[in-house]
Amino acid sequence: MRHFDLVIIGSGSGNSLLDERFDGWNVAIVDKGIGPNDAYGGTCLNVGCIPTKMFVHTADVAAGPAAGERLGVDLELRGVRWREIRDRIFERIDTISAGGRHYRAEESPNVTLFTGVATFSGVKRLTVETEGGPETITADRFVIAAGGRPDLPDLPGLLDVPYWTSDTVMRLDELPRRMIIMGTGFVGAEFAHVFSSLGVEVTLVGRSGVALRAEDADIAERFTEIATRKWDVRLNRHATSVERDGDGIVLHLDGPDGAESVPGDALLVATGRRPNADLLDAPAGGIELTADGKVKVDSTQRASVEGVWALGDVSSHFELKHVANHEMRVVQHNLLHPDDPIESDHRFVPHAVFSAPQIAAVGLTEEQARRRGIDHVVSTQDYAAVAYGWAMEDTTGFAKLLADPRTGLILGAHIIGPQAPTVIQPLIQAMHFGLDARSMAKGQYWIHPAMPELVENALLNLPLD
Ligand SMILES: Cc1cc2nc3c(=O)[nH]c(=O)nc-3n(C[C@H](O)[C@H](O)[C@H](O)COP(=O)(O)OP(=O)(O)OC[C@H]3O[C@@H](n4cnc5c(N)ncnc54)[C@H](O)[C@@H]3O)c2cc1C
Ligand SMILES: NC(=O)c1ccc[n+]([C@@H]2O[C@H](COP(=O)([O-])OP(=O)(O)OC[C@H]3O[C@@H](n4cnc5c(N)ncnc54)[C@H](O)[C@@H]3O)[C@@H](O)[C@H]2O)c1
Repeated sequence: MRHFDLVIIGSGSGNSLLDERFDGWNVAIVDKGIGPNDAYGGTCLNVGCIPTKMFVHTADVAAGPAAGERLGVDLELRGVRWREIRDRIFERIDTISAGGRHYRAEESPNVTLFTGVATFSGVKRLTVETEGGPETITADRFVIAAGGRPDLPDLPGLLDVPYWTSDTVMRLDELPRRMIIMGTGFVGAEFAHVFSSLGVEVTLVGRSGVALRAEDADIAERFTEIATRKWDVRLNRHATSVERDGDGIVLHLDGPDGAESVPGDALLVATGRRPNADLLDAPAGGIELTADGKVKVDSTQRASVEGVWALGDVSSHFELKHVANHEMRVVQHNLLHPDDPIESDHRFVPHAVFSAPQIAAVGLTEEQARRRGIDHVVSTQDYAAVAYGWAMEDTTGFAKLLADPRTGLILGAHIIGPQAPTVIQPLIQAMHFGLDARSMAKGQYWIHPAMPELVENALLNLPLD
């Protein structure tokens, strides 16, 4: 049984933890691989943020004719070379992933890479099912960075039909004519944009009355209106079963008008993710879980067993790469400076949905502020009323801000429209550094006529003294 100074489970954000300060440590990284090719490097690189955004950008370009039309520019989408798109994206990603694995396996003298599913077989004791058989290892310290995986709904017939998840759908051999997407969250909204822009007829199925229901209600409602114009959006639906129909499938739904059936050529299941703590059998390692099955950590990312830390999707409320990276840096510090631990900062976690339109948000929604009894004022600003919004002929985008009426500090920011994930960044900065709305609006130049004038005007619209 080999003993290490540190064992890291997971090659996503966990892989980034090791820098030159750990050169003197005897470290093991354990990873089972991810996606259809058991790739190294975790979700974001292989089946998450990075490939999806490469497809999203391609989809944005393919959506050019619709954008051109309202500007008086007639464009035509002559074709989509799906396999070339797919191979361009994955040749790049697979090369990076293989390079990462090679670096850890061959070029990191103090690191031993174990490939296989790891399961706790005791406190600070792990058994890895490697190709050569089970190997049991122990360590003084463990970092659990095992992420999560797509969660499948309990839908009769699902396991008897071909279905796709975010782990597999980007490697389709052919674009289907019709795709049914179950789930109207991040993954559903982004893939609906990708596939519909590339010519697939998309049906989006959701349980509640709006898509992206976790967003501020005004944003979710606007997104739903726009989505309904482009896709066959079926909300307030409960999926009752799915079955094969020739080469395709039929999804049976129950909705406000009773039972209905949706035919499709491919089914993408995008109904959320579950943490991988169960694969690890974390309780066998004495590690406490939360009610939703995540590894329970304190504000310094420490798990319930001394010397065990966790970060990212396996333990975090936020399933976002920038949060996993932040928590990784906190764990890194706390491993190196156990007597001077630091805490994760989860006060102002932003997110973006790279659909069409794009959405970005940080802080409180109006509903949260109301529910929590937090005194607030609200302002909105349409893209259509700022110069760059005119240039784009945008008619649907807007920014919505919430601020504290006494201090002018920003409590929440929500943007739907072109470049939203970029345009929101100064608001994230203001919240982090305690800049009030008036000082922010009036104390600096705003480049004219750039899109951030949307933010300037939204700030000026806040009813503050
Ligand atoms: C389709 C999609 C798009 C996304 N887009 C974005 C985005 O645009 N922006 C954003 O911020 N976030 C995005 N995310 C979320 C982001 O990818 C995750 O938050 C992030 O990758 C989590 O990193 P992690 O290090 O916690 O886990 P992961 O990167 O998932 O790493 C965990 C690793 O542990 C391995 N593992 C798990 N269990 C075991 C075991 N028992 N034994 C051995 N190895 C194991 C896994 O195989 C995996 O390699 C997206 C996610 C998806 C699914
Ligand atoms: N741009 C980004 O940052 C990005 C992109 C993709 C994913 N992610 C991360 O990955 C996580 C997972 O994304 P996701 O879209 O899978 O999850 P999600 O939680 O965002 O959305 C899942 C949706 O599926 C619905 N649902 C659940 N069961 C269902 C059922 N049986 N039938 C119909 N609908 C059902 C849920 O109500 C929810 O609306 C996100 O929460 C996010 O943190 C981030």
